[in-house]
Amino acid sequence: MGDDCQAFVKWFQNKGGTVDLTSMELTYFPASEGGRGAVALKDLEEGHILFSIPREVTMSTRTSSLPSLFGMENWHRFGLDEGWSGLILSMMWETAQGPKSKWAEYLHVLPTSFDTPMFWDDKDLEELRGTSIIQKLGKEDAEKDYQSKLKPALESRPDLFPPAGSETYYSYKIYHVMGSRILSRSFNTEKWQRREEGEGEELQGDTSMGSAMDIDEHEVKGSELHSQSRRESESSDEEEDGDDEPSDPSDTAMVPMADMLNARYEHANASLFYEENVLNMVTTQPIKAGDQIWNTYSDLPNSELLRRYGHVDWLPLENGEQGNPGDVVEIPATVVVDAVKEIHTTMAEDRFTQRIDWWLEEGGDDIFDFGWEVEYPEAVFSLIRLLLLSDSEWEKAREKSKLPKPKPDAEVLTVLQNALTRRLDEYSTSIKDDESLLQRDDLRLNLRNAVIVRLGEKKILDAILAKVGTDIAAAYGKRPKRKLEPQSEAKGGKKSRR
Ligand SMILES: C[S@@+](CC[C@H](N)C(=O)[O-])C[C@H]1O[C@@H](n2cnc3c(N)ncnc32)[C@H](O)[C@@H]1O
Repeated sequence: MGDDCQAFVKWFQNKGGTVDLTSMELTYFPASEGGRGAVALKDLEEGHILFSIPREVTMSTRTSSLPSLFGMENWHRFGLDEGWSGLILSMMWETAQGPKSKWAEYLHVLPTSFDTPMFWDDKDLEELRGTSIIQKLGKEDAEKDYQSKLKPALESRPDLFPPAGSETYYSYKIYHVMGSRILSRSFNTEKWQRREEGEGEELQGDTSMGSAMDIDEHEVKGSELHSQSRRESESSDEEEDGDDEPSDPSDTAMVPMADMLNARYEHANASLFYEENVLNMVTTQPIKAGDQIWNTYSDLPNSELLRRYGHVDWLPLENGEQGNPGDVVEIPATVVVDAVKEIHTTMAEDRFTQRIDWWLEEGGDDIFDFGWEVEYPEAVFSLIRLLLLSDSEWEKAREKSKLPKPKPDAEVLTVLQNALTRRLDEYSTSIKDDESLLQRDDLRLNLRNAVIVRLGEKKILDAILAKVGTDIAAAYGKRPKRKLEPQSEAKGGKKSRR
């Protein structure tokens, strides 16, 4: 354990945290395994409590004294109770307090630089062309937030935020550092309330929690906390991710020690659970001495891992290749509409607007995810069929408030094929280009990560396109009289796999 880590562990214990140092320690793994993380020092059973964090040691707008010093009325007036700006300002202010801050030693071990695309230059960002990362970066929202909320709040209280420290503690650059710390390390503690009798399923702890608590002979009151990647508190993130309900921003908390654990796809062997006043990191399966203790970031696709955490998973896949088994390619509904327009050039524009509006009103998806399992998301077929309905069929569907059944006939599949091809065309390199780039020993980290993200997506698209090709041939085979039928394929058409 390095000196920094030692000081941090000591601080953690002084603040009332407990850590089983006979079972685990903080150490340094190779960068590909997450860098700093936690290692098991002996064989551990499932259900072992590795460390416990008192609620007051977590850092949030609930536990920092800044909001009350600033005054709750003003806190609301400056919009600091929305999104992450309040927590960012609290973290800035706590840092400016130096050793006087309750979290000084914790803040000291937090990263100050990140490999996330938010910090990439335009040349590196160009390498992400085709992926959905660029639209999700939220650079403009961040700038707006800083200018419209943080700056006026800072200027309103020179007693709390002395202008002499503005560059060191309160600059736009520091705003990004704090935002990125939250993005990659915070937990959503929204369910971190005492569980009342009769509360719904939602708050049930999972079976591993039960066993953890049984072992410690505590009354089971625990529930698994959302992992870092399940945070839902940042307004811009919510909008991007389409998360259903905005949660209370003060639920977003930095959780010292818990945020020292790395993650890898389906490797989680420990999880954070809560009791009334403490959060416990509990092993969820046996861990061998010397193995890394992994938390979960929800097994995200590489595009999201890179955007939020600055790394990618590069693991053996079931099909013998390498990548992230959780990868997905997003096909926006707009690409599907463009595909229909290209094939049916005579269709009037307003037909699309009306039908898409209705589709969304009825709760239809605006993005369709395709993954390595190479399955069609059925809703995409409903949407395509809706766009292809004749005017009278459309009127009937609307009257009955009934979306078309997701039936993939040849015409529907042909539209999907066009949409997937359009999506594939958005990348500026081919699969072959990317594969040969990855052979290079001198590939910079950002470029390597960008190549891995786009390669995974393109391979999924390629696999889906192969399936669509087969299914179109089979569909034409079944219905030889359709207008779009190529005779040769119709004769030799294979049976649909669906
Ligand atoms: C919650 S922190 C984990 C602790 C972190 N390694 C540290 O030193 O503080 C999340 C960050 O750890 C790194 N990380 C976690 N899992 C990783 C992995 N499988 N590969 C590479 N980096 C990883 C990423 O930089 C990520 O943003």
